[in-house]
Amino acid sequence: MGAEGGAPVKILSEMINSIEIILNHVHEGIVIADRDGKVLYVNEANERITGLENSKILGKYVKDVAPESSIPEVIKTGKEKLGVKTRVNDRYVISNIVPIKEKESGELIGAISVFLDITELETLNAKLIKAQEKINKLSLQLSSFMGNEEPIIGKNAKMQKAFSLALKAANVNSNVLITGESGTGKEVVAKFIHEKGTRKNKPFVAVNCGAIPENLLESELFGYEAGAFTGASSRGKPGLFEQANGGTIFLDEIGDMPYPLQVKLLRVLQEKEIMRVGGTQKIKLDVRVIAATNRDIEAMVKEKKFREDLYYRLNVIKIDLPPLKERKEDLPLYISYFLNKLSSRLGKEKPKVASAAMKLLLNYDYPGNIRELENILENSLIIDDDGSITVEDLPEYLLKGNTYKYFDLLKERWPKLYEVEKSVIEESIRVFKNKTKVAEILGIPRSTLYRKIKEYGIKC
Ligand SMILES: Nc1ncnc2c1ncn2[C@@H]1O[C@H](COP(=O)(O)OP(=O)(O)OP(=O)(O)O)[C@@H](O)[C@H]1O
Repeated sequence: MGAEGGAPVKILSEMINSIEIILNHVHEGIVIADRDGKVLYVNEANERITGLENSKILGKYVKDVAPESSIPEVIKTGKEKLGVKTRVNDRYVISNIVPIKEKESGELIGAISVFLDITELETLNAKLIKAQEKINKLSLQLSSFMGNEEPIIGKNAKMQKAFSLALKAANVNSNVLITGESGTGKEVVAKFIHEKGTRKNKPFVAVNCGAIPENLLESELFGYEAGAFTGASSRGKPGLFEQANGGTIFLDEIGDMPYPLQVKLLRVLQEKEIMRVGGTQKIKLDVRVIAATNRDIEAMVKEKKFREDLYYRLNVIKIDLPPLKERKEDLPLYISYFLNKLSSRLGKEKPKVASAAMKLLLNYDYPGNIRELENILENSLIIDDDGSITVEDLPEYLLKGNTYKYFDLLKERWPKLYEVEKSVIEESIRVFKNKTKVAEILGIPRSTLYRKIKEYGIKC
């Protein structure tokens, strides 16, 4: 027979009475509600965990005192809910809520919730997540500092050809000569070849032949024996070739290598062994050579400034990198790539680029190539403080000589002459602020500028 009227509550109360002494001594919080969802019992741990006074809860509807509790749902569905995470006051608890049924009839007479305080655990977990996020960010910053991220190739056909040649070069040991203007990515390509080949776990040693004084270059490259020259270490020193053994040596600015040293380099390339300065023993080496230059090396050969035989030795695989102005279609890709890389390095959010600023960036010719683009973006990221790169965040020289193109692109229709003039003046005032400077930049006397400001009703 089923329980009727007040009977269910009575049965439930009797059940509770018989075990209350136990319930009050358990560490977990316990709440028992009748089938109407009214709190019939709460143990002492409940008060400690939730901070809610037991006397203020008893007899109240669960939905009123703990709106997030799942007790009403369990009473409604008759189905248990296990491992439910809820927030009560400022504490986090995890509860198991089970319907209570009358033994004989199986009729639902209430529900019991047993819960555990997991606030400390949650706090620790949140700290852990934050720490993990920080680690991820730092490791990203670190990897961009180490420069070991993949280079971008882009859609430009010449760049695609250069990288596919680099990939082929990675699988063989032939010498490589990379040509291209300064900042076009010659070292990036050299590293790419090294990283994609079997030598990737061995050293990659980069030498800027133009930056080392002529009299030191030989001993830097090939090392020296004890007492080889005044000032030499008494223990001798291995050179960069020896340091690169098993790996790759990148000889940047090879065009700057002094003519007499070119003969020695040629011998090293042919014989695959070096002799330290002041030494008598030959040292066998296994070094892959990649050379690069931003000079017209063929012209240098013709002018006898670079040895022809060395040129042919180095020029087994030739990779030519086009200047950035010849691959403008890839500029948006580069801009996005560097903003990503630089903002993570600087610990900032990746900014948006305002359309006027983007037009300026896309219109510029970048004589310093990718290095210059990277510098411009890094600079603008440092200046920017509102998450959006605007014309003001870009260097002034980008604006000079670019105004007409910029205006042209800005307008969808062909503008009237006075509109161009008005807009150029407005834009210049906005950017340079100072009228003397604006007059100077626009190449007009100050009096003319003032007259035009008045004529066009420009507010400044
Ligand atoms: N394809 C690319 N992907 C990503 N970054 C690039 C790429 N090309 C160039 N860069 C970046 O541009 C900058 C200049 O590149 P790199 O030093 O390789 O140029 P370079 O041609 O060797 O210059 P230099 O002749 O002055 O030595 C570097 O910061 C590099 O990370």
